[in-house]
Amino acid sequence: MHDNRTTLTQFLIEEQRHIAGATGDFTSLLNDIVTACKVISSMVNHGELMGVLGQAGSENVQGEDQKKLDVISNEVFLKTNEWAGHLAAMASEEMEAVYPIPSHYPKGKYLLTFDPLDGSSNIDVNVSVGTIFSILRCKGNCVNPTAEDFLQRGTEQVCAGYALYGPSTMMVITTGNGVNGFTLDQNIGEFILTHPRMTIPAATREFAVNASNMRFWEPPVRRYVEECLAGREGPRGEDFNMRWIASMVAEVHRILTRGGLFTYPYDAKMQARGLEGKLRLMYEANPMAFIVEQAGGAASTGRHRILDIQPSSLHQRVPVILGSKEEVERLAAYHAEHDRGQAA
Ligand SMILES: O=P(O)(O)OC[C@H]1O[C@](O)(COP(=O)(O)O)[C@@H](O)[C@@H]1O
Ligand SMILES: [Mg+2]
Ligand SMILES: [Mg+2]
Repeated sequence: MHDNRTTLTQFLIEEQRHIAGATGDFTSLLNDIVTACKVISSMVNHGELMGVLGQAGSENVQGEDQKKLDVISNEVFLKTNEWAGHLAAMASEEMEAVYPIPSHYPKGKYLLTFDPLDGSSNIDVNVSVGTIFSILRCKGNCVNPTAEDFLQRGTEQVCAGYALYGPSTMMVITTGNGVNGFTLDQNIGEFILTHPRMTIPAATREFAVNASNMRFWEPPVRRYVEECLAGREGPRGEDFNMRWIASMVAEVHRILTRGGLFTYPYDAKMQARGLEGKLRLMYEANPMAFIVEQAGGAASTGRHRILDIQPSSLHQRVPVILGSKEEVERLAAYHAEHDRGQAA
């Protein structure tokens, strides 16, 4: 049993006490998000016992096959967060258009974006999956918000977090004041603060990338990975370890726990499809970049800081490199060196 029994609810109320003029709306919104994640966690835990595994037989806006749990988790998130009057609208990886709060509910001043089930290709093989979310302030028309209202830089996020449905269920959040991790105590149904002030070591000898795409990568990414793979005998003079879970939530959580670099880089396959990356800026890259930076790490496309990108569309995709600062900076420097060479 963990000695520290601060619940997530207590933690949020304590944080609220330090914000002059706070109304409690934000705390209440986060409580609803936490409830949604508990519901999804329960379904993930029960798996086939609840009949929730397998394909839904539909495609999402990204052209990806939807799993039943993608669809159900999306619905859980909408229903749990629409009623309380804290939100002006929501946007999800699984829905083409913005979801307005139904007219019979009061409207609020926040916008919520989410990836209801991240890593869903792992669900049928019982490997960790998660939920990623981000909260923005509604600055424009909060009665009928449009996609435009969501197109705010990552630096504007009020809060970002993820739930990890792994051997234990965890919730990791930042409100711009460090990163804290909570573990779900299934016996009492509460998240307990177990990982206060999570920080990412600056240096690492572990990287995560889908190496099956190697032949499509740009030269700087290929160079970085080849140098890592060359190990002690190569230019890095050290042996590196490689991981690929194919659930970004699980990869980011490993990095928050013991450091490392994660990348889903731009490649020739994406170029051929007219895409700028694989991962979604609003639902995956921005929330994770906020968390990683708050934990002392860095997050870049290779050419720009992720949090500085001005989004151009709701479902925009970007290349992602995140994790231990020194490694992210090294890979970004390789991009700069390559681009200078191209320009010369
Ligand atoms: O199957 P690939 O190409 O290795 O891609 C895996 C990546 O795609 C994602 O699964 C995308 O998330 P979704 O399951 O929400 O679509 C990331 O979590 C992961 O890093
Ligand atoms: Mg995802
Ligand atoms: Mg998803």
